[in-house]
Amino acid sequence: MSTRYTSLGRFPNTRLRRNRREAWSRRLVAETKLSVDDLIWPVFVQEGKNERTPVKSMPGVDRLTIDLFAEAAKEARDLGIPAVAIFPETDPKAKTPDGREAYNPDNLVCRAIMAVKKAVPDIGVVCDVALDPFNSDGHDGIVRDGYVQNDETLDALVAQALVQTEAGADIQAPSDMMDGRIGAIRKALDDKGHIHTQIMSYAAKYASAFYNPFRDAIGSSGALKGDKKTYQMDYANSDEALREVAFDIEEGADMVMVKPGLPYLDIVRRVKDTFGIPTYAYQVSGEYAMLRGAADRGWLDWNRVLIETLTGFKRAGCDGILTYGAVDAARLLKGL
Ligand SMILES: NCc1[nH]cc(CCC(=O)O)c1CC(=O)O
Ligand SMILES: [Mg+2]
Repeated sequence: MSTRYTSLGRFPNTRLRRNRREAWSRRLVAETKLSVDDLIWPVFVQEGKNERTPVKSMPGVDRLTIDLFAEAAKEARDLGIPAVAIFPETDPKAKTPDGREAYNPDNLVCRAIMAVKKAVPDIGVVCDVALDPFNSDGHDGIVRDGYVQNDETLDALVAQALVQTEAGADIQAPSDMMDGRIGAIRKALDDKGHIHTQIMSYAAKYASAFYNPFRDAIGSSGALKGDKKTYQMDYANSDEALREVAFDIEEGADMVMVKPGLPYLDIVRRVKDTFGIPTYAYQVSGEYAMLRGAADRGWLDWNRVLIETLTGFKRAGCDGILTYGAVDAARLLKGL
């Protein structure tokens, strides 16, 4: 809005509180509408049958075996949630320095994709592309000489994206922050005829302390040596995020993501205003833990902070949000 318009009002002729006085009027002037169509639900999966394991640092979130995941996806679909995102807890014995379990076509992720696509064909399935759940170093790429190797990692990521696509995943979501991975994955998918597979790039992903509960959930915290600052972005930077997004769009990204969410809404706004591409943010594990932890102590009202934060994401320019609160939010939005 230009200052020309903001300076039009004069008290007492203009009273901004007039429009806020009644509930119907507040609805009428609301600029942003959060809907169940805006939600992507990240789910942790584990080996076994008919079992769920609470994630300690994320109260209310359980890791699910594939059978329970398929049932949960059905409920999510029935609530109108458009897509789920799968994150595996890999058996530590299957973790190697090269993370080759990532492109084993029979790995936990691929079996989860097949199960959910069979049980609920009409829900979108998003899969991370990154080596950290499979790599004995807990890093998103291959570590050699104490450095996460970029170009060597690309081959592994391409192989991973291919097995996940062949298992039936709809959206590949590279979260590794290697340079050039979007182009490499797009080309490999196209070469194999997977021209309809979408790519949601974690384009501006910051090296953040808010990912710790996630690393507990997938069992990579113990493995991780050092930090991810040589590939994930420095949270001091914003112009750099626009370069990251620009490159990913040129390389073929269909959608881009900013991550984490709440402390990075300024980045979301710049990305959306600059590129106008479908733009998402991830309300990450630490953001969830912060809100749920406080709510469980009676310090915050979970339902209200959930809807308020998700609406804030939309107001900042998000077309959708990945949130562990997706099911709760969907129920609230449907008045259930
Ligand atoms: N590449 C792995 C990955 N994909 C999504 C998250 C974080 C999600 C969350 O914290 O909820 C991470 C963690 C990391 O980069 O260390
Ligand atoms: Mg990049």
